[in-house]
Amino acid sequence: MTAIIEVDKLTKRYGNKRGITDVSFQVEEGEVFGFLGPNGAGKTTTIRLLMALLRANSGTARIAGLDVWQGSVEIKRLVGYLPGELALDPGLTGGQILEYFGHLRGGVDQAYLKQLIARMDLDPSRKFRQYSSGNKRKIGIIQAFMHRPRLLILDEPTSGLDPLNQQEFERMVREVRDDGRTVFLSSHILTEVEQTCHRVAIIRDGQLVRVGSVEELKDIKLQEITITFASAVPIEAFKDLEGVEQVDMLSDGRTVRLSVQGQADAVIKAAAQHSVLTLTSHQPSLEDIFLRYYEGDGVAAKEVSHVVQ
Ligand SMILES: Nc1ncnc2c1ncn2[C@@H]1O[C@H](COP(=O)(O)OP(=O)(O)OP(=O)(O)O)[C@@H](O)[C@H]1O
Repeated sequence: MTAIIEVDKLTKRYGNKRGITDVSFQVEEGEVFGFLGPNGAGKTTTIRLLMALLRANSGTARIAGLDVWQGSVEIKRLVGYLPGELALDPGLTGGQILEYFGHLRGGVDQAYLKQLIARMDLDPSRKFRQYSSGNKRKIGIIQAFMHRPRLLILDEPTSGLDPLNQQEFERMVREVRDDGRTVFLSSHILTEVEQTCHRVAIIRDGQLVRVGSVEELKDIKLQEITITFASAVPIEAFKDLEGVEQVDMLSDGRTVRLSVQGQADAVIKAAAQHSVLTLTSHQPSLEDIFLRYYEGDGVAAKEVSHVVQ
């Protein structure tokens, strides 16, 4: 395999504020690579450096063997880029904007463009200013995909999309992958990256904390399950179950809150021994996961230090 993106000790400071520090990773041609981190971690900064919209203070970044700064014109020909925020002429319709991008790329396959518009469920006759943020995102996604680029660089592509559009987007990413093309996408949502990516880099406070396969993420994945029973249940019934990290009994004496790593099977089976009124489950935000797993200075806590690469 050959690397299509090679980032080595890339550093960007904004005055004396940190942007990113010593970020290094490689993305192989043909993989879907996730760039995961909470708000303000440095995802957009890294992507803007790759797109030569910002200049690094030190370090290097190459795309398809070309230095991103010196080769930026050539690189733009092989990349489909979705910025974090799209500022486009508010008076143009979606269709006109896509036509404009098509011309910039020297013409695109109109049948494929129509198919993308239909799949994203976009009305191209509306003016950009009338679009909701989700529809603006769709325009951005379509323009990034429509010329079938060798590499897609997508900054939080699904933010603002409803679940149906998100699923369609995931299918589009899989098609790109099946074509042997490469996708680099940023996200702050663990499950989203899990759905689409082969490998993931996690960035926090401007520094990479780990790079690994999606399977390795399972040890930072937690779910919080809250179960309310019809009557009081002993907390001991849940303490030693497989996957249970923490159990708390709420003050009503019949609601149990559990942090569970991996499968919830043992918890569900234990709960089923009693009369259950309600059961809810949610995944904590990446910020919460990081608070739990990484100490304030960014040093990995011992639970995960063995897999930090
Ligand atoms: N133009 C700027 N001037 C000063 N500081 C900036 C600038 N742009 C970004 N930063 C700072 O750099 C850090 C990284 O920001 P960045 O936008 O890259 O993060 P992000 O991971 O993309 O976050 P988000 O998901 O919120 O977009 C933050 O601390 C941010 O405040």
